[in-house]
Amino acid sequence: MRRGAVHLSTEPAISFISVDKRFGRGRTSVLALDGLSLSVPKGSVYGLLGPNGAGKSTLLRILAGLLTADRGDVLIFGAPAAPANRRRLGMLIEAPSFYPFLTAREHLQMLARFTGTGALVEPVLRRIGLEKAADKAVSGFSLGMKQRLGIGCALIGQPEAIILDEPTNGLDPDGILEMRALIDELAHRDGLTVLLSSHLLDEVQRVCDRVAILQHGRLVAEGAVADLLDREGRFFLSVDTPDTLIEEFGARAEAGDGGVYVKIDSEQVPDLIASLAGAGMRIHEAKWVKPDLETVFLSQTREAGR
Ligand SMILES: Nc1ncnc2c1ncn2[C@@H]1O[C@H](COP(=O)(O)OP(=O)(O)OP(=O)(O)O)[C@@H](O)[C@H]1O
Repeated sequence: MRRGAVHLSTEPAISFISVDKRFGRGRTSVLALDGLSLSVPKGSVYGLLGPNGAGKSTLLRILAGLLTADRGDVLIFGAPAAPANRRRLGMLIEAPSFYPFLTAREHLQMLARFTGTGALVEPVLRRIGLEKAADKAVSGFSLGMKQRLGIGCALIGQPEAIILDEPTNGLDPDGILEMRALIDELAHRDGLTVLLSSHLLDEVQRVCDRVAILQHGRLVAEGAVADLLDREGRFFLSVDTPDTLIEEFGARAEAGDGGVYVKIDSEQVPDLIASLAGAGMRIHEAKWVKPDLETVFLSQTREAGR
């Protein structure tokens, strides 16, 4: 999966505009969302990140119509969120509950009767990788299989976007891999928009095209995963005289791994190399080092918390 290769639409599938949500009243009340605005581009896999209590579930529950915002707007494919256009969304917001003695196929057939989409049962079983287990009772399913069946139930309604709250929570490594592949295919092969929340930063880095980092109900960082990583990137130099670099860059330089890490914009790299070489500095190694999403997350949430 090459995240950078994905071409994203700039048209939003889902937009939140200045959304506020407070729980309770008076001094003990909690402002769960504080003027939150963000847009999820069509066809993207968009990740909501944030520490516990940041407001991720509240945002998804408002989108699903399970909670009402105090203020602000939620748009679904450009129209105000309402039952009619919420049907364009498939949701897996709380752990799905199934009838233990019914099979995967029977669950999908039951839902297809309501939505008039019986022809979709077999393709959906294939899409979620449950065709072989289709006639087994759900009581014998692993958590990963149940999660995939939950997504299958959402797909039976032919949604254009899928909303997933912590889709890999509690899954074993195989289950995580399967879920990652399914999410990637839904977005990048079938053209659905996927909005998900997760605690697993490594997972989000692998599966999402864009992310929003929330803290205390506010947006602290947002952007394409590749851009966010680039913004926090550092330039590593191994030179004969590291002290000269540390002196020149002060707080922006840090010794480590037998060289010096310098915090500069990636566009400044060619000029820096030219000026160091021009000053006669002997450079043994020079490379742009991207952080992982966890480093970006910690630096952004710490900065916002100050
Ligand atoms: N029904 C509720 N009643 C009162 N407070 C609530 C309710 N739901 C959420 N909150 C509070 O709102 C804030 C945001 O909670 P929310 O569940 O949206 O965060 P989250 O980012 O999803 O966290 P987590 O990752 O722990 O699920 C928290 O302080 C939480 O305690």
